[in-house]
Amino acid sequence: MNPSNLYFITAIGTDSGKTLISAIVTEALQADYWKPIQAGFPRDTEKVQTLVSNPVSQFHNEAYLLQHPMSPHAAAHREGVEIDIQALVLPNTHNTLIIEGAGGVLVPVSNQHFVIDIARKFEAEVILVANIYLGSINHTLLTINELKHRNIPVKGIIFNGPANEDSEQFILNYSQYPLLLHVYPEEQITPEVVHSYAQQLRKAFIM
Ligand SMILES: Nc1ncnc2c1ncn2[C@@H]1O[C@H](COP(=O)(O)OP(=O)(O)OP(=O)(O)O)[C@@H](O)[C@H]1O
Ligand SMILES: C[C@H](N)[C@H](N)CCCCCC(=O)O
Ligand SMILES: [Mg+2]
Repeated sequence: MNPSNLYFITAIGTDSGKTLISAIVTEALQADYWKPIQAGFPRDTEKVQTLVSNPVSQFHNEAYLLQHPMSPHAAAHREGVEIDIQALVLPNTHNTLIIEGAGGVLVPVSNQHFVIDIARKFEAEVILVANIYLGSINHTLLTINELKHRNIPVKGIIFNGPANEDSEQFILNYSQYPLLLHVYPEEQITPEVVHSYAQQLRKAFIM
């Protein structure tokens, strides 16, 4: 049984808001969620589960659950684990599946593969989380160049951070990727906040 649609959530780095935005996309599409490679605790899957309120979404177990909060290739090495992207199998679901990466696109999972190779293997469409800070244009364009170089299909960009018209316009013009949503700095991250953004995002998917 294969998922009906596959979206891969990646970002320009770690701590970018991928888990928050995975929860928003999961809620918007009443999709299932999967974090194939988790390095360190708490588990992103637990965070997403607490933030998603629809009755349909299922949350699938990680393929690799590593203890060390570091690059997956390093955590795996320390724990005597060999991460094999080729051996990864999609969770058993007919539903749309949201797959969350780890860190940015060129995070190594082994000496042979990077996180972005997971999106390529499953032919998932990427949703790129682009933070807004001084220096993020460079980080975002480096990520965009890598996605284009690898011919990875991109559904669109979700900005995460304060409004910055200059950065946003340059990035959208350069990439020609659609803008799906802008998530602003929130005092608190709650299921209600997630649901509100999810309702906005649904419009972008319906259009
Ligand atoms: N727009 C926002 N407003 C408030 N807090 C945010 C926002 N975006 C992210 N955060 C917070 O920043 C922290 C890092 O976000 P998150 O865990 O989603 O990053 P990540 O990209 O999933 O990291 P990883 O690469 O480890 O998976 C979390 O505490 C999250 O709640
Ligand atoms: C441990 C952390 N929360 C992420 N899951 C993994 C981030 C790896 C970053 C590697 C790097 O770019 O230096
Ligand atoms: Mg995360």
